[in-house]
Amino acid sequence: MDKNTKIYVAGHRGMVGSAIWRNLKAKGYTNLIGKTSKELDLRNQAEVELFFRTEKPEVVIDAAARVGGILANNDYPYHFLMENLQIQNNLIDAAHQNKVQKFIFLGSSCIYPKHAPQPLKEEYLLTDTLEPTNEWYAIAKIAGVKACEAIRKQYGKDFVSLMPTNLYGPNDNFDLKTSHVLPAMIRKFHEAKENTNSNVKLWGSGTPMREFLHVDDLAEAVSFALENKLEDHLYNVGTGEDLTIKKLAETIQEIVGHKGEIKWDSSKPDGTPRKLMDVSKMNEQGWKAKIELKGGIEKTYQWFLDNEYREVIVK
Ligand SMILES: NC(=O)c1ccc[n+]([C@@H]2O[C@H](COP(=O)([O-])OP(=O)(O)OC[C@H]3O[C@@H](n4cnc5c(N)ncnc54)[C@H](OP(=O)(O)O)[C@@H]3O)[C@@H](O)[C@H]2O)c1
Ligand SMILES: C[C@@H]1O[C@H](OP(=O)(O)OP(=O)(O)OC[C@H]2O[C@@H](n3cnc4c(=O)[nH]c(N)nc43)[C@H](O)[C@@H]2O)[C@@H](O)[C@H](O)[C@@H]1O
Repeated sequence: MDKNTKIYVAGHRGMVGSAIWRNLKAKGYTNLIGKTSKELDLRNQAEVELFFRTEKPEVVIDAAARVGGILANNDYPYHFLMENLQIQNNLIDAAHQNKVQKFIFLGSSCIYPKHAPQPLKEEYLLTDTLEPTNEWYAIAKIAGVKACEAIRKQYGKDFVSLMPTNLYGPNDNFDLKTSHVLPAMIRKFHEAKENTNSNVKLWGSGTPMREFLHVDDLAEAVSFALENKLEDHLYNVGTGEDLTIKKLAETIQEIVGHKGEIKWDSSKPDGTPRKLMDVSKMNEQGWKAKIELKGGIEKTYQWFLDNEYREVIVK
């Protein structure tokens, strides 16, 4: 792809968007555009349409969304359904109406049925019911996948959907109510260590299993999808390996150096028992995850120690 192609990275300040921005800059792309949510509220269709008519991006990478962990999804169903429908539909339709040549949509592994066979294949989409704690977000994301598939089918445009597994890395959301498990554990173990190794309270039973991909690996997958015409409309993006939440806790506790006890709060939901993705389709295309989990968590903890961390709240 020509390095001065005009690429709009929606959500360029988020954990994923900022990793994509860094990756594209490092690859020599010189014509990137990004807008904060204050500059351009993607829920506002008229504002989005004006932006596309004015800026005329040639490529759109959608890393903008209302995002959060299991509790935020469960507590704010309307925000997670409606805001994500508004954001993605405005972006996808404005891109289509303004002759954008390539659109990369980011969904999530939660679009697959709660009890689908593991590892999850792309073809399992819509074959059974969803996990109740995040079905709202999942339905929005499924609609985005189908919108891109419909544009491919009806107009032959290169609109493609990548389904990342649980992501982590620098610039994540570390708010303890709305964040995902990995950044929450980093902050909880760190603060407890600093507080004479007090006990750490974690959610659920610790028995669910999760797959974790470093956000720089995802950014590489997005660049790969940008520079290659993928033959299908939907690709899982993950490491193909998972671990129990309990094992994750023990790993992070050791990395942080916390010496206290872990208490499990069974009043909090476990969510999907497992959502390991089959990543063979994307691997066959030529992309593979490189960052192994322990090293990735160590780098993320160092980032947490060296930087002001973000807290995303639901307004
Ligand atoms: N984190 C994960 O584990 C994970 C896993 C799978 C898929 N994903 C997907 O990856 C994408 C990004 O996730 P993330 O973890 O990077 O989330 P994040 O850190 O919360 O970033 C979300 C971004 O979206 C922007 N945004 C939200 N609402 C907006 C609005 N109304 N108007 C304009 N911009 C808005 C925010 O902009 P401002 O900063 O300017 O407010 C922010 O930059 C999402 O599509 C998510 O579904 C994430
Ligand atoms: C990728 C994301 O996956 C999300 O599901 P999901 O992995 O369960 O989201 P997480 O919030 O990462 O939770 C993963 C598992 O970690 C447990 N957990 C233990 N302690 C904590 C804690 O302190 N904070 C958090 N957040 N979890 C914790 C949680 O109960 C759950 O079983 C979806 O809700 C999103 O929509 C998105 O798809």
